[in-house]
Amino acid sequence: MSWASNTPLVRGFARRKAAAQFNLINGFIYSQIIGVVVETGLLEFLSDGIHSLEEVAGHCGLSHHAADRLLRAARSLELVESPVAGGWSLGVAGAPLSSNEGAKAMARHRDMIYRDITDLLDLLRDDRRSPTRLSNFWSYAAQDEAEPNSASDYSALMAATQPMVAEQIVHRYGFGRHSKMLDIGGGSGAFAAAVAEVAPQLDIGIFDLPEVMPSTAERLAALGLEERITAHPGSFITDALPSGYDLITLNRILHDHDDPIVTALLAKIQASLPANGRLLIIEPMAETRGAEPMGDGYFGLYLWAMRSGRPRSLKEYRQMLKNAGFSRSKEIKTSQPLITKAIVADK
Ligand SMILES: C[S@@+](CC[C@H](N)C(=O)[O-])C[C@H]1O[C@@H](n2cnc3c(N)ncnc32)[C@H](O)[C@@H]1O
Repeated sequence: MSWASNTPLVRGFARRKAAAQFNLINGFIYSQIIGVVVETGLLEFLSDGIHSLEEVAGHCGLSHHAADRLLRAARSLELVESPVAGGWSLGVAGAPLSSNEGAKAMARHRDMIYRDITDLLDLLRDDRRSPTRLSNFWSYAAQDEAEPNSASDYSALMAATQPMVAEQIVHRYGFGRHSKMLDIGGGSGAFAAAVAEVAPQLDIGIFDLPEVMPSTAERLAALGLEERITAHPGSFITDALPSGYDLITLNRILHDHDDPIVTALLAKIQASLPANGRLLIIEPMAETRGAEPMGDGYFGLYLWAMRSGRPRSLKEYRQMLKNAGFSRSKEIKTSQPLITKAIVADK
């Protein structure tokens, strides 16, 4: 270390490396700061201009002393700034976050994984045997909860975060080349609605669990799409898939499930597609260059805590598609592979 800090050419590099490492070590505190800033609605509060410490304290329900501590912490992450003495406004990192509903939903949701991994070693030693907050939240995951969570909670989280995934793919794949698309595990229809907008001729169906259907009906009605999009209740594990769809999409579905379920689902889809049919897989994947921690770090531990599924690499999926009988597959490049990658496979 002393050699590096005394050599001008490598000094800057060594400093950046050290700072990145300390940021990782302390990251759990930073995510809590972001979480509180989001939970208190501070970003929205500051979005109309400069506010005093008293106003921020009143908005957040904190003492002046505590609000001052929170603001200084948030300033260190550039979430807020103090352009004039005693006045606070949005910072360069806070401004885009204030209008990013998907990122804010993830910041709120962090609380659940945060609690589940408080003792990560214990969670690993448990080997996915005991119920967790996440396996209760995702009621289809482990299916051994005494009182599983209502599907409408996870459907709301999915609807809030789906737009940032959909925008990665709706203009990158030619949905208009198909006549009927079935979105398996389509939830309340956020992805189906985004595709409906870019491919007005496409007939669209959503296949999801019966308990999700009230959320689906509500959202489709709110968007005026209840005539355009057909909802099919069912389980892809136990039921047959609706036929006649020449494009099937799996958006953030496969990583939630263990290999036997994924292998069976891919084979079922392959059998149900017509001769010119295609499958489009859309999800964040492991071993994505530049986003490795998001794959095996974030999703690896998230899905471990959820007690179902694992992140897979593009290469693994292509091999699984081949094993399921798909004739060929290729990657569709997205602009933010960290958010999602995509693979299309021909029957
Ligand atoms: C992680 S969410 C993704 C939702 C949506 N595709 C998105 O990306 O916003 C997984 C979805 O798969 C559905 N799902 C889970 N198990 C299923 C099953 N056995 N049959 C049908 N759908 C299922 C869930 O109800 C949920 O809507």
